[in-house]
Amino acid sequence: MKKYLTLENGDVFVGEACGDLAAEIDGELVFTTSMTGYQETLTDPSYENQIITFTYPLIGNYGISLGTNQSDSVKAAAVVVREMTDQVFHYQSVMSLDAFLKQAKVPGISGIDTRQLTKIIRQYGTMKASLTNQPINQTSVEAQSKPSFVKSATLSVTDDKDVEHVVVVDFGVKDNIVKSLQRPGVDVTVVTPDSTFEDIENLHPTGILLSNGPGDPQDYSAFLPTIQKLQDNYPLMGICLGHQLLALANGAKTYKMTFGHRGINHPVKNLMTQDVFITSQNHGYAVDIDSVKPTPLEVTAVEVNDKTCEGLRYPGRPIFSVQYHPEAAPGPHDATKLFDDFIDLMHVNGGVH
Ligand SMILES: NC(=O)CC[C@H](N)C(=O)O
Repeated sequence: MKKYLTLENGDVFVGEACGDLAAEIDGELVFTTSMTGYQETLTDPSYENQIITFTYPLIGNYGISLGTNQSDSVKAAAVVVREMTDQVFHYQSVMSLDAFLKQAKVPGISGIDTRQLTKIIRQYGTMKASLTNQPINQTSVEAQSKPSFVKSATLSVTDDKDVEHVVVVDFGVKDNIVKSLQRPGVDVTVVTPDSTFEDIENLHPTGILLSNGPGDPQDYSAFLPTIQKLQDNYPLMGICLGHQLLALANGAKTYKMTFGHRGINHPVKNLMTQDVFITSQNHGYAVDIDSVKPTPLEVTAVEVNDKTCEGLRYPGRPIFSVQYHPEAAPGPHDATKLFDDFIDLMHVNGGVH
């Protein structure tokens, strides 16, 4: 069965339908260069409303395994691949990627020249696109990743004074961020982003983590006053969207990048130590590095290739953020130490019980 991928600039790609055959979808067309980790990528809530092109030419060969999802279901809108195989070779695999997409009612298109498509996205930038069963003249919809503020349950609450207690503000958190924090002596509570400062204060946190999430950080302006109060009272760590929101809450600016960073081998230079490490990334917006200067924040890291802002800290306070994903799901583990650093900061700070 044929499927049509129509881009905002008028280009049309014709391929074979995979995943949910009937479904038609509009979304924001992006590409990721990750060679592995398709299951984590597809279930990462940051990809909501996005059509993901995998530049790696063969996707699906190790299947789908239990415990690998980063949220309760597939969050990406659709999948574009060169080849999707259902010949699965992995002892933990429980189903093929195609079956996984069908179950989630998410459509895909295969047989696409993803190298050519990626070159177009790199030149024109991230675009709207439609995936349809019949040819169409042009994409008609306003398709942009928007925050949806999914409600999440509070996972655990403690009031033990010997235990650090991280409250994660969930803008679309990946499971591996929560797992990366969980360890003996640390409790984690996940709260919805519409929680007030008082709601969070009542949980007696010793630290706050602002999570990753979908869409344009400027759409989250309603949360900035809460972040301002949180940063005055608690150690704080921001990841990806959380990093962008920390910047906005302190008066810096964000902007939409031409085609973003999505992949698992983005080199980042720590400006304090000059160390370079390889990171997992998934973002289409960035903090304007020049806008940080007049704020109380300081830039701590940059992407080596394009020199965009990758890290911030608040000198004199136990507050820092990173644009990349230290929880590495998928991706290299170079930066997982940041979770230890955050917990150490809470120990040193003594929290605010
Ligand atoms: N992974 C994320 O948190 C992404 C943040 C934001 N939605 C962006 O695309 O820049």
